[in-house]
Amino acid sequence: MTDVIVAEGLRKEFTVRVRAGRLRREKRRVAAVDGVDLRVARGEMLGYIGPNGAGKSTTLKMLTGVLMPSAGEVRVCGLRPVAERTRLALRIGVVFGQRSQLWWDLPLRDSFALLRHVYRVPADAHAARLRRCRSLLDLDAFLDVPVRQLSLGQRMRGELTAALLHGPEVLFLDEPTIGLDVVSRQAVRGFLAELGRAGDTTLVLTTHDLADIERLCARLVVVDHGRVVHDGSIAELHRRYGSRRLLVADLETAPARPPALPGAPLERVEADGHRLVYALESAGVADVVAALAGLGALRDVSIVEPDIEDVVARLYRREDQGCSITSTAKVPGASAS
Ligand SMILES: Nc1ncnc2c1ncn2[C@@H]1O[C@H](COP(=O)(O)OP(=O)(O)OP(=O)(O)O)[C@@H](O)[C@H]1O
Repeated sequence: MTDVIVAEGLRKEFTVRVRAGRLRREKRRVAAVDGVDLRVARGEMLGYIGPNGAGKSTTLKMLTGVLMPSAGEVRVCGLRPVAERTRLALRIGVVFGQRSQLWWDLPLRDSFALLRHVYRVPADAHAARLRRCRSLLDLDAFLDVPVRQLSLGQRMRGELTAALLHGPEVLFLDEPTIGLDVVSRQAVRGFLAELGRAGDTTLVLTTHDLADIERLCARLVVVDHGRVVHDGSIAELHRRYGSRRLLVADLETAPARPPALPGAPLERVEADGHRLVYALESAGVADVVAALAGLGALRDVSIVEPDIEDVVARLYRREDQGCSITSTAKVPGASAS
């Protein structure tokens, strides 16, 4: 498979003013992105996550040619994003929540027609893509409404359509579901999942909503302080950070003392001792259930899969506490200039 995105040692520094004494402020260079290596294969769906200020948007801006890297190499579709920005624009689609590519005073339908001319898309290809978006994103009810009158969810569905009408190879999405109501969020997620299944569009998505990632992305890159701290599947993330499945057993009679089970440490006891929660480390479900059945009647047994929110929160905390070999020092009192 060819890589449509290749970044090596990607770095972006900004000048910020930091307090140096009671009244004095001095300029200092800080790295918002600090040596990111990234390869994304054609058709991949990549989730790019990290805490606030981790460098996600800055990275996306360098990949899309909005910002010039301070150092490192980057190619998207084989092109240098800043130097070949116009050519790149024909091959990528970009949805940045805070910026719009729609004409504010025009109905959505007219923006789509204008974009066909901007990108010089053949009429039949444009019509086919628009038809697909209209049906998958349920656009028809508001196609004739001026963009400024659309709700956030409606506008986001319009933005997605606008980003796809020229048939981009790579779609960059910065927080595509932020602030959307349940219906719009589902429409956007369903649409992106469909796009992923079709397999011809590479998708890079930043989000704080981990349900987006679970639903859409086979691969997850976690960044913090401008560096990649995890690159792999969600299952690998759980393995690496010690997430455990839990076995929850409800018993007719509370045992005097919950049994210690090899390979399944007791996590907690609930419901006045009637509910025992064990972490499944090396023990199998059958062994634990067999051991608990020996205690008396088992009313119910359930398995709780590890929660990605928990593991990511733990990962961010570790980075904050400087546990990771990759975390960098923050500049105290820094403010952007
Ligand atoms: N133009 C700028 N000038 C100075 N500093 C900047 C500039 N743009 C971003 N930064 C800083 O770079 C760091 C990374 O910012 P970035 O917006 O990439 O983070 P992010 O991961 O997208 O955060 P969020 O999740 O809050 O959107 C932050 O500390 C931010 O303050």
